[in-house]
Amino acid sequence: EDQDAEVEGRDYMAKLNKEMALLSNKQVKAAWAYDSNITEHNKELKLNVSLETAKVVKERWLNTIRFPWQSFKDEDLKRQFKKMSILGTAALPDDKYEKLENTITTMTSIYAEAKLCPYGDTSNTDCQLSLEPEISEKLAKSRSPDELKHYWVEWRNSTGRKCRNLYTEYVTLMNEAAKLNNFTDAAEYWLHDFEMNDFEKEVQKLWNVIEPLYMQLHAYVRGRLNEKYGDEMVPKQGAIPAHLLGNMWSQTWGNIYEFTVPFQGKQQIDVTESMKQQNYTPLKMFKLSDEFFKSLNLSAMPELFWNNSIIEKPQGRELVCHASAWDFYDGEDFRIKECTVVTMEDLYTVHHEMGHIQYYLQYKDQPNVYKEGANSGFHEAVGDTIALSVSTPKHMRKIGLLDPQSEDDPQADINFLFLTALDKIAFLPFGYLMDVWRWGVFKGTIEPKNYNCQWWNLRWRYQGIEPPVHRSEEDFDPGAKYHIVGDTPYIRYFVSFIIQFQFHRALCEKAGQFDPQNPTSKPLHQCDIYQSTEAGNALGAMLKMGSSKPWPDAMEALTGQRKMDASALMQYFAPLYEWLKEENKRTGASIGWRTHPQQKR
Ligand SMILES: C=C(C[SeH])C(=O)N1CCC[C@H]1C(=O)O
Ligand SMILES: [Zn+2]
Repeated sequence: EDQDAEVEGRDYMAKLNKEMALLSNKQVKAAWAYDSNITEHNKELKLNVSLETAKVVKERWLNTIRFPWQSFKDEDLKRQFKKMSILGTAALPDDKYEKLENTITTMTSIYAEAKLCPYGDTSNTDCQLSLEPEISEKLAKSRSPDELKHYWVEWRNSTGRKCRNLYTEYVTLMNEAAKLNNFTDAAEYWLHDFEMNDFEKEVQKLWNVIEPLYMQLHAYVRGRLNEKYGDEMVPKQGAIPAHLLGNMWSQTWGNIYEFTVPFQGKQQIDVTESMKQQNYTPLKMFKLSDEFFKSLNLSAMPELFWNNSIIEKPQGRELVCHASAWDFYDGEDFRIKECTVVTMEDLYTVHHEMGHIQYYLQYKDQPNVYKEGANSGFHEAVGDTIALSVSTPKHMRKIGLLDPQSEDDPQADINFLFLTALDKIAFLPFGYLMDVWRWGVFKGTIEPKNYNCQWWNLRWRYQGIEPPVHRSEEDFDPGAKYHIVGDTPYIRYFVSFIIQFQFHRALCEKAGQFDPQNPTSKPLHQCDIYQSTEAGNALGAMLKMGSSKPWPDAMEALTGQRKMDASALMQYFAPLYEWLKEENKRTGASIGWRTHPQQKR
């Protein structure tokens, strides 16, 4: 009768996929309504739909697990049942599920609605500054350590500090849900996405490959910060004060390029000014990205995308400004919500989000259960991979954002690699430690009484940064980062920042812009796959798979490799790595930071 069970199982799974698509559509619509307009009414609606959906999903799940799917012959049907047999947080009893949903929504709205008073304004009357765009712009542009410290500290007082107790409750409920899904804890539940039992070891090995390059970049940047801000503010051998790196979380350092650039007086490669001079608008930025995807013979954005997306911050209402891409699971409705500003940084974020939408479009005909990335890192890597081509000076000249200029200027080349490293290399320790901290919290090795101290130990150990003021357990600095309060895993970005270079290398090869037999003949960092249908078709074929196969199969389809491999990233940055080692030797810069973080007074 197993034969009959499999025949029945096939019908059952086909129906279940259709039902889950409708449930997801309903849930995503309610979540979109709330995230794009935070009101009590929309919060209630979102919560009710969530509760209702969870009930139905749990009922279906009880039927799903009754099938003897482990003994099915059809591998694909088995894979669909395997995925569907994990219920997720809906496994919680109704009251606890509601508590968990409420806790996450409350933390997210504290973050989204946080407003700060301007620096130097002691009257504290008009404290209307939001993270996007005002505060992010201060962190990017201010060169006053005091002003930077004000926004850095106040942001943490207005977000993380207010979420500390909510977070502890969130952790308890997440672990309960994980156990109800037969996972040891929520860390194991999150890691299940990568379908490999040595995933944590793998990412640690990848970090070990990259770390020497990061240490050289850190030493060089610290030297330049020391020149600008002096020994007192930036000790030559210490950790870097977190507020001086151009970003609220010190996760990317591109905004301090202007005074850390290796060779002054070269052609400007930060195209923000050109974008403003050429009257770029958010819409033009999105159209530019759409045009690149179409040049690869990939899908154009459908009409509905342009009608339903929110690409500029709407006035007169509260909303979650953190950029996001949405699949409504009906094969037609795909949206981006982004409070876009006209900067080079946001031009890359636009490509990042458009990469998510392109993935949705490519796998829209898969069964609902497969409408996700091969793993979550793949989903984060699509847009960034395209942006690696867009960001080249060669491409920026093609689209008129840079003036025509000779290509072969080795010093300009180092400048470009350095700018890219400020985003891609600087990011890696942050992308790694975010979930090292959370895995510890879920596993219980990081306890609530040490949340903040352990956070800063990791920030110090991996990033070599330290807080500008003393921190205590009254603070909860992880909660100042969207993904922590928003229940969004983060190792996906670390994975993305490694595999996007593997994707880039494979696509450049297909575009005839890279020769693995002679890697320096056409340097990987100068490759631009624009208008290459060979590259586009290969990328599209991999994206169409969704999560229908284990991710090594998708990786192999595009790159010929079955593993994550940092060699592509190291190949891309090789010229910069050599330059940094020489430069740091020339200046006598010490590599690394002192063994004990000096506690700020
Ligand atoms: C742009 C998004 C939405 Se998926 C994002 O959260 N990113 C993109 C890169 C890293 C991470 C962050 O902002 O922290
Ligand atoms: Zn993303």
